[in-house]
Amino acid sequence: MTGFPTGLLFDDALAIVREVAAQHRLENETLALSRTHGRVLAAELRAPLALPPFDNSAMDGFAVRHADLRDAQVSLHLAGEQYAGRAFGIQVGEGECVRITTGAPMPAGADTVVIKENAQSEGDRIVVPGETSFGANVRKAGEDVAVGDLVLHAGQMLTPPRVSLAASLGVPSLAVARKPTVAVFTSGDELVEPGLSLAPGEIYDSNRELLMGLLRADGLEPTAWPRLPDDPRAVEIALRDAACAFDLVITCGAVSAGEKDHIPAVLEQFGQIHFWKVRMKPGMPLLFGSMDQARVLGLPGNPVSVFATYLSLGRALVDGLQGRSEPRAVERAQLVAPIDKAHPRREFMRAQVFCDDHGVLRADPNPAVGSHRLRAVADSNALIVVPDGPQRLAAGEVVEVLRYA
Ligand SMILES: Nc1nc2c(c(=O)[nH]1)N[C@H]1C(S)=C(S)[C@@H](COP(=O)(O)OP(=O)(O)OC[C@H]3O[C@@H](n4cnc5c(N)ncnc54)[C@H](O)[C@@H]3O)O[C@H]1N2
Ligand code: MOO
Repeated sequence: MTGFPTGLLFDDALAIVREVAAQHRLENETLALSRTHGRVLAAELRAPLALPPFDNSAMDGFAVRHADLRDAQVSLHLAGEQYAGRAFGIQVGEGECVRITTGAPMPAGADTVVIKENAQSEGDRIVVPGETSFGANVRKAGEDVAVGDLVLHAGQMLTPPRVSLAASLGVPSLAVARKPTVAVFTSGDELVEPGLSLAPGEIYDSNRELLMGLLRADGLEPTAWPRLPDDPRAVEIALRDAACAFDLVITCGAVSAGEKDHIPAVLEQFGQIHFWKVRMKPGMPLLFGSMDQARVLGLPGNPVSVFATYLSLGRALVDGLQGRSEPRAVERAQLVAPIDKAHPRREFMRAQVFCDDHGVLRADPNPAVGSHRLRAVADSNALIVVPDGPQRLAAGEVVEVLRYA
């Protein structure tokens, strides 16, 4: 098998994933706001109106003319009431005030609000303190957003505040990238569904739950396919079937050098390999290609390899297919203990990340070695990204961390 890059540096693999994803960016769809949460925005949004749309009161109280507040105590005639809702068109004249509630439009003539707690009612007169600053408790039209402001950018993830901002501008729907449909395969004759009994040599399938959970946490609705047996014909039929119906096919296992590792050959014969094998640990045998209408990500079978390759590269593929240009947050933490790495591959090392008493983010590496040791992932909350090349990192050095819990 030749004709494709192999043994790549992690960054080169990431660049290929991003490039292929960009070439297969999914089409847009316009959705009602309530369905856009967690989606990637496909077109910028400019404000069709100002926020606030009109001058309004920030507090419950009385709208007054600041020019009337000449003495320590001022008695004003109560000319009307303006509650939050339609503007009544009240005019506040000299020596007058209007009862007002939070969010109510400022009546014409008034420029300042005296809060209710500082005013006294005396029949149809209201006594207010003169020491109120001009414009107090008034929220000015456009102070948050001006008409025409660029408020949301294409490629941004729609967080609840962003969807809410669109709602506050009266926008009922947004163009977003379609979410990739994903088929998830586990493979191996040794695998058994939890709940069934194990014969000697068999183990329970843990990767399916791992992958389904990771994908769901990223807002996708993956489909779990029946487990693949270690049979090349069955692998071929299932992958070709999925590849013509899904945007993304994710497999785990059967991508390294064993006699039963059929996925690379099937991908090469019926599709195209973009790369195979990345200089990373765990996850070295990672396979990436295309088949029919699908991108195919062949994750190595060891559970920690599945986890690290999905978080570091699989997620970049999912983001890229949706045109997400907003980078995910990069976090850094100080090492609690030294790391001595002799091999040249980039390593993703399990760790507990916490904020210490001085507000410093710290990472305590988990000593577990081996990509079969899933428990150490469950006990940890982050992966430390140990850079390419042999590394001797002292305690206190700053490393990049990928937090997942
Ligand atoms: N001669 C070589 N042997 C191996 C190499 C290599 O380069 N040359 N690479 C090693 C590395 S690194 C990894 S990682 C694994 C990856 O192998 P595969 O992707 O072919 O995966 P399998 O052999 O099918 O499985 C590996 C391991 O993971 C267990 N597994 C698989 N699927 C599941 C699942 N759904 N749930 C739980 N556990 C699963 C499987 O039983 C194996 O123990 O290869 C090394 N070998
Ligand atoms: O690189 Mo493999 O993914 O460690 O066990």
